[in-house]
Amino acid sequence: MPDTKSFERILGKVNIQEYETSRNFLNGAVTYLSPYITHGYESMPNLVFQFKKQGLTPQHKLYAEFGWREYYYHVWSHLGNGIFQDIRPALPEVTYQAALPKDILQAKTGLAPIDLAISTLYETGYLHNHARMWLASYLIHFRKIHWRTCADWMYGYLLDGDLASNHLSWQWVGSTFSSKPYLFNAENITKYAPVEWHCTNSILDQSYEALDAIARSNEILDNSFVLKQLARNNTWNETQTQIPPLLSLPPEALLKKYQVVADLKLFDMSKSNNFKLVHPWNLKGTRDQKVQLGILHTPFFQEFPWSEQRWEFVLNRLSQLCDVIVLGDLQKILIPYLKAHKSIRIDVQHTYNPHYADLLLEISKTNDTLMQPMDRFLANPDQFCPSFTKFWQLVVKKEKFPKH
Ligand SMILES: Cc1cc2nc3c(=O)[nH]c(=O)nc-3n(C[C@H](O)[C@H](O)[C@H](O)COP(=O)(O)OP(=O)(O)OC[C@H]3O[C@@H](n4cnc5c(N)ncnc54)[C@H](O)[C@@H]3O)c2cc1C
Repeated sequence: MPDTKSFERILGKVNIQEYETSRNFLNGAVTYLSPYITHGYESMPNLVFQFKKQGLTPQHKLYAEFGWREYYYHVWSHLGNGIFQDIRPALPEVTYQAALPKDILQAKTGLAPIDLAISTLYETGYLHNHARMWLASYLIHFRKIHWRTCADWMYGYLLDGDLASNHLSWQWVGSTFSSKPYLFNAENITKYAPVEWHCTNSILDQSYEALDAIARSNEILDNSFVLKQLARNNTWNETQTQIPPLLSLPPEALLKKYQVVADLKLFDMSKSNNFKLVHPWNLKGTRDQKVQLGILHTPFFQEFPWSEQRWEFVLNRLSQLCDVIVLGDLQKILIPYLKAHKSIRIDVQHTYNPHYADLLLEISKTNDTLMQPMDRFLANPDQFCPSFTKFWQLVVKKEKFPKH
């Protein structure tokens, strides 16, 4: 389970030069920083500043990948909840399903790269970028499942689940946020993945031209024929995979372990007039003079539930930072309290996450609020950039670094 110590260990292991040459390989030197970046263990300007001291320049791949993350935030800042709908028209005449079939949920498609990607996601809450792209491409283009269904599902299991990077990447693969569908084939997997992922001679062993035609039609690359044959030959393991549930509330055991409260009366709020609100995307720093209140706003989790692993990861860190963690519909629990105690000053970092954004707006109307901007290392252009290239041209020379 990731924690502060593992963050420091992982940070110390980043090798910018090796990243450059190996990042596309499943066993390449990627950073594994994403869960910590998503949850704000460290600010992006600080991270980039640290890596610059080790030689990172705007020409490095890692710099550009950090840039993609900033780009997706730029898009989120302009489109808001519009990122949850098609940004460009979907491929014409293709019908996408709204539900994920059982063989996918159970990681039992019979296609090694797909089943391994799904079981790795369930077990670890992490997937290499290439595996995410293969899985996304397979589900959208070869199984014709709507990108939004898939994005919501994957988001809940990823420890780094970030609505901008996740939903916009799914749209990029699907072609509703790019100029063409992203496709892969068996040869591509042989090149970048270890042997147990290979799928030569499977339905994925086709030319890009053939796969492109499939993506643009209603044809489904279903492996059920092969599965039936394997079952007949007794070479198919029929055991059911346990599908980890996605939970809109943390499990009871975690609520107890981290002493989460659902009622402000259970905590002495009169201790101070200075409150820092800590949401799940700003888990940096230490306890300071202010009373630190961890805020888990249930309307968000009803729409975007999390796996138990993700709840544990976030609650563990919140409990280190906060005097108390409050869970509930905070429009009903917290806002009336703040309205009745207008002298309370609030310090909180802004977020675009749905429901939280509305909550923070309401708080800022009610109380004296220091709304900290989100941590970016690049400028956020006023003009909407419909492509990463356009964004990059405008921002690459406009870094924002801490003044050390
Ligand atoms: C379908 C799909 C879903 C994705 N969902 C998420 C998500 O929910 N959260 C998330 O943080 N990333 C997401 N990504 C982007 C990328 O896969 C992950 O950021 C990366 O794999 C995380 O592992 P890492 O930290 O080892 O990455 P590294 O390769 O070491 O990259 C370092 C950091 O750069 C950023 N980064 C790298 N690649 C990308 C990228 N393509 N887009 C945006 N930022 C990037 C991340 O912050 C990452 O931690 C998704 C990509 C795809 C194709």
